Amino acid sequence: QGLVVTQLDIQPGECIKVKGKILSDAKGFAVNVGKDSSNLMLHFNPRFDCHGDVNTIVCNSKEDGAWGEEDRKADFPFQHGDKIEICISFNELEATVKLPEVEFQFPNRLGMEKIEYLAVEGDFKVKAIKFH
Ligand SMILES: C=CCO[C@@H]1O[C@H](CO)[C@@H](O[C@@H]2O[C@H](CO)[C@H](O)[C@H](OCc3cn(Cc4cccc(/C=C/CN=C(N)N)c4)nn3)[C@H]2O)[C@H](O)[C@H]1NC(C)=O
Repeated sequence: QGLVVTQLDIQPGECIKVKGKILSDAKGFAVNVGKDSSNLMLHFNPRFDCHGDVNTIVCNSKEDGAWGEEDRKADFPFQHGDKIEICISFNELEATVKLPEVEFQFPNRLGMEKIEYLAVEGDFKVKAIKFH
């Protein structure tokens, strides 16, 4: 089990910065934000090599424990061993994941009005978390 933060109260326009290092033999990692582990606004899941996906970011939502429709992104701006900072923000329409060179959007399917939950899982070592 990776890092889990609950009782957050992140409002639209605010951002969660997760800084850390991708393991050198990473198969995949995930950053989840939402209400709790069963209700996710965004499951942001870069896959180096897992579930049959190679170098693919899979995004999804989860409502009452049920996964939604997957959204596979075209870009894969990650490499094994990278030190990265991911900045997650949202509004009533969509969640945004900002990286230095590129950003990804994912629809706010559940219409969440705040983020209370953050979890980082898999082959990623969290160094710091900042809330702006
Ligand atoms: C083609 C067959 C049917 O279609 C597949 O059906 C699978 C099951 O539904 C989906 O997969 C599921 O997709 C979900 C999103 O939609 C979640 O990602 C879920 O994972 C949840 C989960 C998270 N976590 C923690 C975690 C997260 C990241 C890395 C690790 C560990 C790293 C391992 N490191 C090693 N070993 N060194 C651990 N555990 N489970 C995944 O199982 C596939 O996408 C889907 N593929 C396609 C093309 O459609």
